[in-house]
Amino acid sequence: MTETTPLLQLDNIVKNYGAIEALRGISFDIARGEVLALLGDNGAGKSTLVKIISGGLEATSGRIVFDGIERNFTSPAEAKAAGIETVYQDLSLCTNVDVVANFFMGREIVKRFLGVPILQEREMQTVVEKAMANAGTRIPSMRTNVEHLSGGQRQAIELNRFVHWGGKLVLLDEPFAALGVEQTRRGLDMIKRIAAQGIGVVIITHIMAQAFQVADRMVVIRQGKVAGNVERAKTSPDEVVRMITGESL
Ligand SMILES: Nc1ncnc2c1ncn2[C@@H]1O[C@H](COP(=O)(O)OP(=O)(O)OP(=O)(O)O)[C@@H](O)[C@H]1O
Repeated sequence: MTETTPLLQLDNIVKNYGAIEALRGISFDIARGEVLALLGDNGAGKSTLVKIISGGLEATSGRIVFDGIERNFTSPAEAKAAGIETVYQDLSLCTNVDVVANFFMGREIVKRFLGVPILQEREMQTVVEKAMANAGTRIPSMRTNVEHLSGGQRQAIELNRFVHWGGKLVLLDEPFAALGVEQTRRGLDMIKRIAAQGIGVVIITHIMAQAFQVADRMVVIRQGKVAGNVERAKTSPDEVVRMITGESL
């Protein structure tokens, strides 16, 4: 795989829900290290597309090539194993356990002593502290239950966990809808940092200012089709709004 091979290639993706044609032939690429904003009006097909990319739904037809390999994920677990994950508004953390437990969920470090498996709590905590420090995330104690943390801190844990376990493409569906101004700013910074490591980021947002603040490229979906695919530097919020609404340019 060369560095120039797209991270993800979508080729003519179609999705029908019974008689409803939600996606009518979607094609575009995402490069490594690229932040792509997926924009479109309500019902345009954004969530459907994100679910197809991350294994939550199967396309009716079309081809998905991820990391140079044609893939047909049949579950989110399969996509996750390949390095694709979605972070939804309703976060996927377990709130009644601490940061370390969430970070390692299903991947705990266990050593056997006289045949008895013993969880390596200290070692795990050190790993999490390092990962958080590297990402510039400040959380007072890794032993705090997640229910006591802010929305922004929870999001940071999820993103750090994704990066730590070798994630390659992260999909964020309205990631800042429940966050305040300062937390949103930190979230946007974190997206940029993640992308700088070569990870692909897809962000769905209705807030044009956020899209222009963070994305390298804007893909507009309108009535299940790509209505625009433009570099941020070569477009404007007005032009993107016109693509979303279908007004002539
Ligand atoms: N499970 C479903 N069954 C039937 N139709 C669906 C289903 N999910 C979505 N649709 C339809 O598919 C189309 C695309 O919906 P989708 O949720 O992907 O749009 P969206 O761009 O994410 O919208 P929003 O911004 O409102 O979340 C819409 O016409 C929607 O009504």
